Amino acid sequence: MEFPFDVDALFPERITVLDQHLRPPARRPGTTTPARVDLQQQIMTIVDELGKASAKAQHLPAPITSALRMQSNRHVIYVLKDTSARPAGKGAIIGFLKVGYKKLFVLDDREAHNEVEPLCILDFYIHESVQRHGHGRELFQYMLQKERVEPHQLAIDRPSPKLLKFLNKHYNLETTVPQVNNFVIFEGFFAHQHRSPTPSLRATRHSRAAVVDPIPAAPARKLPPKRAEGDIKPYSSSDREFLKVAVEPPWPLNRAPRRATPPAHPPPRSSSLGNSPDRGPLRPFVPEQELLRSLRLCPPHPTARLLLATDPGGSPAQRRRTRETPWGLVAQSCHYSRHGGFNTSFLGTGNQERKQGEQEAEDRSASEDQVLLQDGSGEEPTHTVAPRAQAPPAQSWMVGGDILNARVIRNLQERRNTRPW
Ligand SMILES: CC(=O)SCCNC(=O)CCNC(=O)[C@H](O)C(C)(C)COP(=O)(O)OP(=O)(O)OC[C@H]1O[C@@H](n2cnc3c(N)ncnc32)[C@H](O)[C@@H]1OP(=O)(O)O
Repeated sequence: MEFPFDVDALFPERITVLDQHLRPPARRPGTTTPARVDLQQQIMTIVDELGKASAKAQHLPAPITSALRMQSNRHVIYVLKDTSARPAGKGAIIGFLKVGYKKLFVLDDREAHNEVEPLCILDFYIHESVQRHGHGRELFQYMLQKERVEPHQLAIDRPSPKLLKFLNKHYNLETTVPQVNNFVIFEGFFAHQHRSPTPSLRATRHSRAAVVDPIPAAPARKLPPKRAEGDIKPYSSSDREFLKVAVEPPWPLNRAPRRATPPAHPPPRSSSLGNSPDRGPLRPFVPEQELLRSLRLCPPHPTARLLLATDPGGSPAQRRRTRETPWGLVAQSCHYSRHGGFNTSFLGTGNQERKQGEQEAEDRSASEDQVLLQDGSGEEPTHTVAPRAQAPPAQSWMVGGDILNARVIRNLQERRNTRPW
């Protein structure tokens, strides 16, 4: 993996260990030293690119390793560089291994829960062009020595099939102890703990684990030092956890919101606590405003009439409301026509009048449909059937349509429980 800057000079050793500070290692004597901030920027670029390549190799939707995530976690990265070839005189990176201590609840072979804090393998990648050349083993072996752990003491964060084969081949790790989280541990993970009699930091940790279950205790964390409690993430949280929810809700809930401007405050994200990536609020089945807009623009659909015909009285709530508010009924009966004026004869009447009004609206709508069909504009309509004496002029079809549409909307709202009262 090549970069536009001198990787060979940046990392003097074959394997470089980087912690959350991403500090550039001391350079060889005699090498020109660019500004420290530039060197750190180069390291961040390398970490980001390695994280992307690893995610791609593992078919992950997003990288689990990045400079930003490194800076916000107490993980350690082992970076392996290529010392043989020096493409364009700048060196190359072969791969990396990321590890970190994590508090976990793990099950032992008796299915008892154990609180442990083992060293975890979090991410591991060797460039495709040089896989199966022994580089992975070289890096892994170096890490084991540096961290002073045995392979069976490790917990592996959702290992890939390649990594499982790798561990089996090089470290004879085969039989796993079944877990309910994403971490894999192997036989021997707990057995080792009985051999820890000295009152060291390790022994102290073991005794804490033994409170939960007296028999096993996990490999203890030696480095880095203990964090403040508030800094500790929830038990058994995997670094890959946040990737799980990067799926869309099913149709039609996945309809993208039509937003003219981005929200002022996007929802906060967290790094690896298993919460969702950015996802807009779930949309209702059909956006209310969209429905209203489209209904206002159209004459009533035959289905709407059918709906009305099958539901003449509306819901009990609506019937009650209609009785209590005769003006609403009057308004419906008079169709709020700009042309027809206000017909007080409907005041205080009941369902019968309302039905009559609806019938009139339907008749009018039908006749006006004909008018519209004929002249196509509806501006100055010419009636082909004789209008009734009380019928309003043709332009009121839209108003009649609104009333019918309003009833359709009301029915929809009642069925969906979204009626605002
Ligand atoms: C917690 C995690 O990080 S899970 C993610 C692990 N990373 C990946 O899966 C990314 C893609 N894979 C890789 O980057 C590498 O293959 C690694 C890191 C798994 C191993 O690094 P390598 O340099 O290839 O390993 P190395 O050469 O030391 O050992 C080779 C052994 O690894 C295993 N292995 C490596 N590549 C493969 C492969 N494509 N298919 C099957 N086994 C493989 C085999 O056991 C292989 O031995 P073999 O060739 O005799 O069959």
